[in-house]
Amino acid sequence: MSAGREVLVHPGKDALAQAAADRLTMRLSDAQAARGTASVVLTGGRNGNALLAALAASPEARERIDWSRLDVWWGDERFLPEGDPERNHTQAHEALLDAVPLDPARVHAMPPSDGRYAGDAEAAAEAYATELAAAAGAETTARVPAFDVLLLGVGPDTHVASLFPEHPALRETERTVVGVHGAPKPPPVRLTLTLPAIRSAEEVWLLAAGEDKADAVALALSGPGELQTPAAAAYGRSGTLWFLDEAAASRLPAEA
Ligand SMILES: O=C(O)[C@H](O)[C@@H](O)[C@H](O)[C@H](O)COP(=O)(O)O
Repeated sequence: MSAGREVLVHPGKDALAQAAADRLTMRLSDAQAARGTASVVLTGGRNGNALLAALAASPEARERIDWSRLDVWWGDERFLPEGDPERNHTQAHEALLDAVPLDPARVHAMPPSDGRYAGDAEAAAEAYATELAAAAGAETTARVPAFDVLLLGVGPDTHVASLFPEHPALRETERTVVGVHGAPKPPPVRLTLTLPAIRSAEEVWLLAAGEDKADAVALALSGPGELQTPAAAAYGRSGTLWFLDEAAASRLPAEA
């Protein structure tokens, strides 16, 4: 189930981040030229942050993207206090968001674990689902806005966002955002978009670099069961792009 799947292999993780940043610059500026606005869903993790840092360092990205008309969402969040250095939100701000002239009203952070939803991941997830539905607009039955590009780092166990193999969040068919408990990657409590929300994106881009991802990538691209292999269950409406480095691509099946 992968409409328009492309697998793009780059020499190393820096080249991967640069190529993804260049393509994202084009994709977002084209969307803005066509519609006036664009939207991107960010991921946590090293490769997602490296992509953001590459965008921050790119004169072309700085110039071509109209940052004030870009909607920024998150695919998942580590349920930690506001400003915690391990929050995906904090890391994205450090890598890029503080350096570009975004409209704060268009930057949609997932709630932190303190403040309004103190310790209640379910309430926080519901609040984010409500924010997504509001952005989708009253004139549509869609429960999330039209994401142009949704980014996902791929974990060594094939997790994407905070959807871990065999976890109940993977079976969710109704809600667009859920709380996750007992995640194998710290911290144990997280918030995540569900598969229906991820699959509503126009394009899903998966990022994986390093030898420790080679088995996960090979498995995900060889048609496995989706409950065991979340990365294989993440695809976009019109395109699914895998950005790999040579090490992560080293065990790919010949036909991938
Ligand atoms: O909050 C997180 O940790 C993530 O969103 C997670 O899904 C991440 O993207 C992958 O674990 C890949 O992370 P790396 O790129 O660091 O390997």
